[in-house]
Amino acid sequence: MLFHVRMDVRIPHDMDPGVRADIVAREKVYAADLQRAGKWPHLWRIVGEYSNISIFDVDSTDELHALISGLPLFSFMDIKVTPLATHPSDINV
Ligand SMILES: O=C(O)C[C@H]1C=CC(=O)O1
Repeated sequence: MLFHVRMDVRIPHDMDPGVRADIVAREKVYAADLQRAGKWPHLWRIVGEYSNISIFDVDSTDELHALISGLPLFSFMDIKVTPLATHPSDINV
């Protein structure tokens, strides 16, 4: 099951720089692990924003929720999930 996920990062400006660096470093490792596992096949930066557009490939909505809520930055992001279905005009399907 494919999901389009938009994440807008909203880290408080007054967060301790060391704490921020630690969370961002852990986020990077977490994201890399999920990409290697094939669960997060696309990760794109939105130009000019501290936001990303991602595609997740998971077995269930429960799995997606578990993966997203496990993000170290989860508490500091606004996240919008859009489920994707096959388009009838897609010649690749
Ligand atoms: O920077 C972001 O877009 C937020 C998040 C997503 C992957 C990652 O490493 O950080």
